[in-house]
Amino acid sequence: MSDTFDRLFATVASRRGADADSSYTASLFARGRGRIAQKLGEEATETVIAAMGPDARKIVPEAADLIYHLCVLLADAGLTLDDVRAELARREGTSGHEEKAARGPRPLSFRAE
Ligand SMILES: N=c1c2ncn([C@@H]3O[C@H](COP(=O)(O)OP(=O)(O)OP(=O)(O)O)[C@@H](O)[C@H]3O)c2ncn1[C@@H]1O[C@H](COP(=O)(O)O)[C@@H](O)[C@H]1O
Repeated sequence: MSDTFDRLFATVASRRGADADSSYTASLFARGRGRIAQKLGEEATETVIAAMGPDARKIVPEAADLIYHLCVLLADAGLTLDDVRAELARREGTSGHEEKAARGPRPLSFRAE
């Protein structure tokens, strides 16, 4: 049995080329990658705002919006959740500190601080 994420992704991917009037997902695909990416950014910002508030439960619906829009972006780019799974599996067991150290020094212009 597939989980909620797989079912969501399958539904999203199936909306490519569907009628934009009857499907919000299809209307996003029709508006193109830039608009999809912009929506993802908006949902990320709303998640951050919820994270800074006093009620942690308010993060949940924002996280759901974020994941839905991320699925739309992946599907629009011809990618799948399996691509993300494979990347996460590749990273499994590697500490973020180790990975960062293995990258070596980066040019000054890429540094955040
Ligand atoms: N999980 C979601 C989901 N999460 C959020 N949204 C929609 O995302 C939109 C984001 O809301 P906003 O207020 O930010 O944007 P808006 O002003 O409504 O729209 P914009 O004009 O800004 O794009 C809302 O219309 C939400 O309903 C979703 N729409 C669809 N799904 C899933 O996708 C499936 C297919 O949906 P349709 O493609 O609409 O049939 C559904 O059955 C759900 O499982």
